[in-house]
Amino acid sequence: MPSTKALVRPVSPRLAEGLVTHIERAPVDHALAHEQWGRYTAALRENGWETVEVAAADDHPDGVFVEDTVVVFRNVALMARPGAESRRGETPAVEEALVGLGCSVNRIREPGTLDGGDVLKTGDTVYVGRGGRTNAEGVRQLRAAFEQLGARVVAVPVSKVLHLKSAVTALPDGTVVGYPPLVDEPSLFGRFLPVPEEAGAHVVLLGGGRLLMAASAPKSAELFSELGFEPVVVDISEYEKLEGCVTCLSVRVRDLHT
Ligand SMILES: NC(=O)NCCC[C@H](N)C(=O)O
Repeated sequence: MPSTKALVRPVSPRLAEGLVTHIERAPVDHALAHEQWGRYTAALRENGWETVEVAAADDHPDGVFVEDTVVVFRNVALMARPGAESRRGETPAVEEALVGLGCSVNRIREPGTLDGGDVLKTGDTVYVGRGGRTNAEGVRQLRAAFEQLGARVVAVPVSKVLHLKSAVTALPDGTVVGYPPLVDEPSLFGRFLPVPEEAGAHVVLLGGGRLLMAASAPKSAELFSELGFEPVVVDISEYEKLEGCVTCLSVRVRDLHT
């Protein structure tokens, strides 16, 4: 049976110190952040995912953004080498959790850098963003790791936002969705659907037509409903203050067969 496990990582007491790059720092309400994480993980479970908690990383303010630490393709976990040095210590516990789930491990090595948030998979296509956190050597290493597994790796420039997946994600039918002012080169994606809000570009595929989305994108949710999808909405305001989005709070492991 295909696995439907989702790695998540508890919120660090130092969350408010998380990195901000493209936006102004705003005060984070820790209690609310905690509550929102609880609702986010509950939404995953209510939609058929078994959440697996990675050991807490209290000294890593950004540890909750677990997506950035790894890219899983088929049964291979390619451990990231985060572009921000302060985040590099987040990876070992994630690796341990993925080995526990039966993944084989590969790694991005120095001088490569790569954040999981820069990698968008849809079918066998793997888009990788070359931007502030992922360098050309990281792209090259990802290509070498995944092309041999049958992936078609497409590199795209990212200059306006933190990560590729801050700019675009993909619907279940493979259509790439993005908020045009933040997308460098929409023509690189086969089918591109513009959405009216920044957070409308962020969807997590829950299964069937269900899309996990942030409450800050009501018009995009309506657009997706009109197209026959089913938005499942969670408020992640405290994570958005740290440039996080719905994708970054979990790693969905879909392709493992157990
Ligand atoms: N994949 C993601 O969108 N990750 C968000 C990471 C936010 C964190 N404050 C960072 O700057 O690394």
